[in-house]
Amino acid sequence: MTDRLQSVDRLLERREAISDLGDALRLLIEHATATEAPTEELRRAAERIRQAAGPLGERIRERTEVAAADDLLGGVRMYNPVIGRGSALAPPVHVESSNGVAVGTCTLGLAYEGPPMYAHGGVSAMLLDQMLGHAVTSSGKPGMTVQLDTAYRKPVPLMTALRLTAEVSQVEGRRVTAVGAIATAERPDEVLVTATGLFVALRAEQAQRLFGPVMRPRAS
Ligand SMILES: CCCCC/C=C\C/C=C\C/C=C\C/C=C\CCCC(=O)SCCNC(=O)CCNC(=O)[C@H](O)C(C)(C)COP(=O)(O)OP(=O)(O)OC[C@H]1O[C@@H](n2cnc3c(N)ncnc32)[C@H](O)[C@@H]1OP(=O)(O)O
Repeated sequence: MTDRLQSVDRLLERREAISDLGDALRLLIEHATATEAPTEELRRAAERIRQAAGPLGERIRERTEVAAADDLLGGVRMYNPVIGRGSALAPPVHVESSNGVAVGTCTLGLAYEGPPMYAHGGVSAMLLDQMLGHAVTSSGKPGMTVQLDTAYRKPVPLMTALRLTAEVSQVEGRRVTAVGAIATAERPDEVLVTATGLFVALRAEQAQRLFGPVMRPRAS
């Protein structure tokens, strides 16, 4: 096998391991949130979890370093808090996008609870910001969110398959507007939350100022 193929293999293997760890962490969070186990069990679990965390902390990256398994320009972000398979915070949302339109699916567990039985409003806003971002990026004009307006029409049920949608609605120079919605997979026409987001494409000097360290090629 060529070196390049071997390194692609290693990268894919690492992403798989990251996803596996993410799945384990999500299970842990969901159980830790839902548990009514005896208090002593909670204390034992805390100790075991601290032990498991130790070795992971032995080699860590700085804020200015991109994770080795990521591919920024290819849009692979393993630890993104919405879509990252490696992120314990991410449901994760699975997204497909092209030509300014994005469709996503996810199920929120009890860890995302705001009002009893329903999602926290900030979580809905986070999901929609991400969805709008995918729609905008897939339109060929990626940018950063400068404004996000959300309307909460009906509460978003937990432990229920959700369908997330977004599309670009307007492009004016560097400003791109996108609209999106959350519904359940079962009743996709019944809108629960809607959002409108304004995204601004960065000028070269803004990109350099904000992302300079991660735009430089990795020293190997
Ligand atoms: C380079 C590395 C990254 C590479 C990425 C590559 C691939 C990505 C792949 C996949 C990604 C897929 C999906 C993305 C997923 C999720 C997206 C999540 C998005 C976020 O979660 S992102 C975090 C939150 N986001 C911020 O952290 C932004 C903070 N912000 C700023 O850093 C500045 O705001 C900045 C630099 C953006 C602009 O700089 P600035 O503000 O100086 O504006 P500027 O002068 O450049 O003008 C611009 C025009 O926008 C108008 N404008 C500005 N703000 C406005 C507002 N609020 N309302 C109405 N209009 C506004 C102006 O009025 C002017 O309009 P006009 O041109 O008509 O005069």
